[in-house]
Amino acid sequence: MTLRERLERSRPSRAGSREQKSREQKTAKKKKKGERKKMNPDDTIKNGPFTWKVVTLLGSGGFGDVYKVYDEKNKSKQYALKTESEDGKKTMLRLKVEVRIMMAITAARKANHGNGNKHFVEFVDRGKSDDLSCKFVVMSLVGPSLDDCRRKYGVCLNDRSTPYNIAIQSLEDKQTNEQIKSIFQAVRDLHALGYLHRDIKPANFAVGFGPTEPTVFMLDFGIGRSFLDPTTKQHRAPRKSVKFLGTLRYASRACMKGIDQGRKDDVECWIYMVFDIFDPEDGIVWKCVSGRDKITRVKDDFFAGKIKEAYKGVPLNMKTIVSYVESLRFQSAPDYPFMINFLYTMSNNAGFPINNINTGAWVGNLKNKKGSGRSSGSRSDKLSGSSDGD
Ligand SMILES: Nc1ncnc2c1ncn2[C@@H]1O[C@H](COP(=O)(O)OP(=O)(O)OP(=O)(O)O)[C@@H](O)[C@H]1O
Repeated sequence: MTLRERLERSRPSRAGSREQKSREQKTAKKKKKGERKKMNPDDTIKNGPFTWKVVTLLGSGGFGDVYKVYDEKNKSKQYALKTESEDGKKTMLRLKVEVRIMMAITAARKANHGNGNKHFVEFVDRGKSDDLSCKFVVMSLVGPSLDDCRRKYGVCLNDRSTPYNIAIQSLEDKQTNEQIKSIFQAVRDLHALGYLHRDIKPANFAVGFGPTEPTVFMLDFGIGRSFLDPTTKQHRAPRKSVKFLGTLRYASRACMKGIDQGRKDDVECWIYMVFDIFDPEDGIVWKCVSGRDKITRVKDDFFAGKIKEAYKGVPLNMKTIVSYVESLRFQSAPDYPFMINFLYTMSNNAGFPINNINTGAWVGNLKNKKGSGRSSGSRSDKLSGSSDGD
């Protein structure tokens, strides 16, 4: 049954009654408040050659929902369908930006004969649903986010070589094939395509699904931005001031201060994420601090080396990477190989040599998952700001 049919069926037969009116008023009020229509299992969205059928809701973000779906022609392959409500002009930009970046990734993959860029999901379809008043994008399905792995499935991500493995995969992989000159992955891949992510955090990285479980995938390009001038293809000049957007806990100090971001800011957020993975208790000491200014001050202190507690569960050698990132400027191109090799050495020295980065150290843990499933819910790190409309 299509969503339209379902909605038609659920329409009451005796219109005009008082109850009907009050119900309509309530619905209108809810709609005004931004409540969006959701799909149920077996609802479908037709789009060109595809008929996307909902299996379940995977999760909800501030601007839309993500469903597990399959195309009716091939039930064996499942995908993720992400919606974005059409209420509100600015929110619409997020899916548009996301699709633009996915297209850039698809083009880069094609140019590289399908190689590289393995830390990104594949773009499959895009469209619009009038019934749901939303736009949507369909992409390959991945497993739970690193955040969900920890909190819903009870997977210990700070065990032995696992934090090093995640740190490396989320930044860049070691080049393993001489013939592929440029294997760019995750943060570095995205930068190589000319884009910043601007919302690096454990909720925006996920482990793969099924055979790709050992791979870390970067998700959600909704607030990404090109750092290249569209005409000259040179690095853009910094804008004078920028509205906050991102997640308070993981945002870079420049972002917190309304300063335009460069590649160094994604790497700064990546540092916060890595500290959080190494030590979920104390790695990010501003977890209990509220207010943008206060959090910014603690982050400043962290980079000034004044926060010793941050290294309780994080190897002290991370200070080298923190100092290196601190030395970067707005237009700097981060030295990813330096950071990667440093992480490999750190892992080795800690007694957890990584012989094969493609074997996620967490694999198997997910199979003994504690959580009952994946659904929407409040998240302590969900403190996103609004889009700055670029
Ligand atoms: N390709 C995908 N495969 C499987 N799950 C996905 C996929 N993309 C997103 N998800 C999951 O869907 C949920 C919602 O993701 P989404 O990016 O819309 O919102 P969010 O990041 O939680 O919120 P916001 O974008 O408002 O910060 C998350 O649990 C995310 O892990």
